[in-house]
Order: sequence, then C-alpha cells, then structure tokens
Amino acid sequence: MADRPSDVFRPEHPTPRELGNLLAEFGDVRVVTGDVTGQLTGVTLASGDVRPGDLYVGIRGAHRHGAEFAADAVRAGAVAVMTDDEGAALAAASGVPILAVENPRARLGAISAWVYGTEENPAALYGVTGTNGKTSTVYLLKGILTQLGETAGLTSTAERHIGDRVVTSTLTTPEATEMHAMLARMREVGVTSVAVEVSAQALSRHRVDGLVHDVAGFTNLSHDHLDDYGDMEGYFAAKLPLFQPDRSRRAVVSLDSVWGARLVREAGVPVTTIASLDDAEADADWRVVVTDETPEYTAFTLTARDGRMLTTSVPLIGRHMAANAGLALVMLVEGGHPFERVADVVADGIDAYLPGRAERVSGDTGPTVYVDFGHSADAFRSTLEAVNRLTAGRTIMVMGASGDRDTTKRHEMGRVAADGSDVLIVTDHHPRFEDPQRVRSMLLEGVVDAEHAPDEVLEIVPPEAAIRAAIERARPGDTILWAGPGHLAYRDIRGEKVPFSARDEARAALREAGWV
Ligand SMILES: CC(=O)N[C@H]1[C@@H](OP(=O)(O)OP(=O)(O)OC[C@H]2O[C@@H](n3ccc(=O)[nH]c3=O)[C@H](O)[C@@H]2O)O[C@H](CO)[C@@H](O)[C@@H]1O[C@H](C)C(=O)N[C@@H](C)C(=O)N[C@H](CCC(=O)O)C(=O)O
Repeated sequence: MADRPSDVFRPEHPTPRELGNLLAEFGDVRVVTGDVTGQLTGVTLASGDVRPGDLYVGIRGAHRHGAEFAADAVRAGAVAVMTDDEGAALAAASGVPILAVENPRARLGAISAWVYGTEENPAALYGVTGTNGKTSTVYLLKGILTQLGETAGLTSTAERHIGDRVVTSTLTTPEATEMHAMLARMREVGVTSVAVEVSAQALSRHRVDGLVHDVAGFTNLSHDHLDDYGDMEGYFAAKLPLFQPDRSRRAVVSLDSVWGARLVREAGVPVTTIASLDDAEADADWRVVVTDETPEYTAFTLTARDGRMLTTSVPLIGRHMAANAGLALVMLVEGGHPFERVADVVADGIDAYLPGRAERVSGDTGPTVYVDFGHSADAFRSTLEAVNRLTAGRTIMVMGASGDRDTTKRHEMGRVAADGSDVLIVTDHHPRFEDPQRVRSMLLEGVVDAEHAPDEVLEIVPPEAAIRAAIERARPGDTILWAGPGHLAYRDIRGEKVPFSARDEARAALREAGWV
C-alpha cells in the first residue's frame, strides 16, 4: 500500500461493522436512498483518502460541499455516503446507500469511535491546549512516558508518532475520522499512552469529539486566532470545553497567564495548578523554579505544596520550556504515575527532541542559530528573553507573519521583536493569498512603536536572503533567532505548498559563510 500519511492512520485489521447497525446505534441518522446492507471498515471525510469499505462523509466546507465528491469516493471503494440534506441531493447519483443527518460534522466523533471501536480506548490520553507550548508539551510528555517504559504515541502540529512510524502533520489536531482511525492503529501496535495536541479550532470543529482524556493540560492563553474567535473571551470559550467531564477526567492548569485562574474557576473537572513565573499566582499546587540556563539545556526544580521535589532539565532553551516540562510532569503524576518513579527517571534530564522548537541548527563555531515556530507576540517574548540571557554578543532576529491569518496580532509581534533584538530582519513567512508587502508593513508599524530601537531594522525578502543577511552580520558570540517557520517543510504561497525548510536553509547559509 502506498506510504501516504492517511495509511498509517488506519488500523490494519479493522473489525467490520454492519451498516444497518449504524442506523440502530445512531437514531438521528436517516436513510435517504439505497439498501443499507453491507459492512463498514472505515470512515473518511476526504475523497482522496477513501479506502474500500469506508463510509464517506460529505460535509459543507468553507469552499466546497464534500458530497460533490461522493462519486469519486464510491469509485475509490466507499460503500455508503453520509451527509446533510443539501449533500444528499448532490450525492444522489453515487449508486451507494445515502444516509442523512442534520449536522454530520457534529456526529463524526461518535460515529468514527463506533466504526473503529475506540469508545473504550485502552491507551491513556493526555490532551494539551493553550496558545503557546502545546507542541513542546506533547513532545515532552512522549519523552517522559518513554523514559517511564511506556510505548507512547503522539499527535501534534509537527508530526504524528504511531508506534515507530512518524508522519508529518497537516492539521494540528486531525479530523475526528483520522483521530479515531489513528487511535485504533495505535492500539494494534501496542501504544499505551498518547499525547494529543488539541487546538481551539479542533474543539470548535468537533475534531476531538469522542475522546475522553485522562488528563487535560493548559499552558497559557494570549492573543492569537482572533480572526476565528473575535476576541479573547471567544478564544477562551473555545478552549473551555476540553476541561469538562465529557472530554477529560481531570486537569492540570498553568497559572502563568491570567486565563489560568479563570479556567480553574470554570473547569468542570478536578484541577491541579502549576506556576513558573515569579509574579504568577502564589498558591499554585506545584511550582517550577529554573536553576540553570545554558544554550543546550534549562535545569529546574519542580516542587509540590506538600514539599515533594524533583530536579531535572530539558534539552531546550528558555524558562517557558521548563514551564512546559513541569506541566508535562504534573500531568503524568495526575495520570497515575507515582511521583517518586517520575522523579527517578528524569533525574538526569528529560530526553526529548522537538523539531523546530528553538532548535539549534548551528555547530560549535560561529554564531548560534535557532529556528523556532513561535508566531505570537507572547512566544517571541519568551524565546527572546531566553536568547538575550544566553547571548554574550548581539541578538539578531529574523521574523515574518502568516498571511490570511489574524492581522491584529502583527503590530504587537513587531513591537516585541524590536524590543528584544539588536538587529531585526523582517521577511516573509506564509503569504497565502495576502500581499506579503502588506504583512511586512503591519509588522514594521509595530517596530516603530517599540520602546527599544534595534541598531538596524531591515526588510529583506525572500527568507533565503534574510537568513543570509543575518549570518553575514553575525559574529561568534551573537545569536540568530529565526522565528516562525519551525519544523515546516514548505511555505504556503497563493495556496501552493512550495518546498522550503528554514532549518536546511539556515544550515546551508552557515556552510556558505564557512561556519560549519
Ligand atoms: C478553516 C478550516 O478549518 N478548514 C478545514 C476544512 O477545509 P474547508 O472547509 O475549506 O474544506 P473544503 O475545501 O471546502 O472541502 C469540504 C469537504 O470536501 C472534502 N473534499 C474536498 C475536495 C476534494 O477533492 N475532495 C473532498 O473530499 C474535504 O475533505 C472537506 O471535508 O476542512 C479541511 C478537511 O478536513 C481541513 O483541512 C481545513 O483545514 C485547513 C487546512 C486549515 O488551515 N485549518 C486551520 C484553520 C486549523 O484548523 N488550524 C488548527 C490550529 C492551528 C494552530 O494551533 O495554530 C489546527 O488544528 O490545525
């Protein structure tokens, strides 16, 4: 079978379900046409991903109605189509039974869980949400779980790990159809715990329906995605459902952002709290205190209110990474791992590799270069603070912002970037369909409002030229922070995914400059 991401999301030995039983199980699903006999072995939302035996679900999207692709799905082996009334008309000629339900997207989680038998999932689920630090926390969870001797799975913005298979992600949180298929596959390969990165969009769009997390974790909340949610209240409201009993059994909430205390008040499950910032709420149940910072690692202690304490480190820069690691550790303790055992396995440090998260791409000579995924003012602030503490020379920042996404955050991103850097190079990231010049101008307007003026502010495109300009200016002892592109292997330019890796580009530029 072709090695495409959707293949590893599938169980290899699915238990067939009778199509007729689906109707008995889900009383709101109606038969529009056809004879509902036959068996289902999968369910999918995308015609290109259909496998023989699938139920194809056609939903109305932002651009198309999925039912328009019912005939393609049937050619690929779909045995039935489920859609809404509008879709039923579009799919009428597909030649397989057509089922209708009022809001198919809202039923996807339950139906996928039924098809793949994941209602009773044997693996422990650890779900992480928040604006920044979600991806890092799920990688740290996986790292610590592995140190604890578990077979851990992971789903994140960067990658999905299913047993020893690693595939690159498209969405942060997969659609419910893929999520349940992936959990079924993980069960087949003996995964015992799964770290799940849960985006606000995933909660709003029913992508994690049918999942009950053993522990839900909250990192922080700051300005992002307001194009989707209007204001911070709306954004917070989108995250809140993860902390209700139908989605989680218990929660660990960081008090490092003001929204943490609010979440503690509004969560519907038992909550344990953690804090790492000096000015964060004083009476957290757990506290992270950074004891040492180097360009290679951040060491910290994690102390409980009752005096239990562990000492460990993360192979990453920044106090925010210690905060993420503390959250992961407490989530595991809340998930039932004895504290003493957790403390023991991490005593020599947490073993985790995070692709494109403050990832050091430089060698031992020349300037230090990190590539990071941070794309909010708050993320810039945390990483720049770490870089400035660790840099003897100058801090050179290369940054851009995504086109066709929340424009209101750009001003603050520009301001924070200028405040924290000695040389600032504004470049392009994913323009999508937006004029990249407009994106840069909005960032530069923020730069003008900064309290601290960098020695140099440059606007350089394309990003290949921007990183070379940064390296040209850098001397040993300086640090270059390239924020935004992270692990990604493409740039989205007018809807086309143009191959591009900031990590490879930075390494190539360092080689050209003779530093490696
Ligand atoms: C705004 C949004 O969420 N869009 C998602 C949506 O796309 P859409 O509504 O445009 O879909 P569409 O093109 O109209 O197609 C409608 C239906 O027809 C199907 N179709 C379409 C064409 C075809 O040939 N065959 C076919 O079956 C599609 O699979 C879909 O089910 O449904 C698609 C299929 O599942 C998603 O890939 C797509 O996510 C896009 C890529 C996206 O960028 N989403 C972002 C906003 C997002 O969800 N981000 C979050 C958070 C990131 C973060 O943490 O910062 C995430 O979890 O990734």
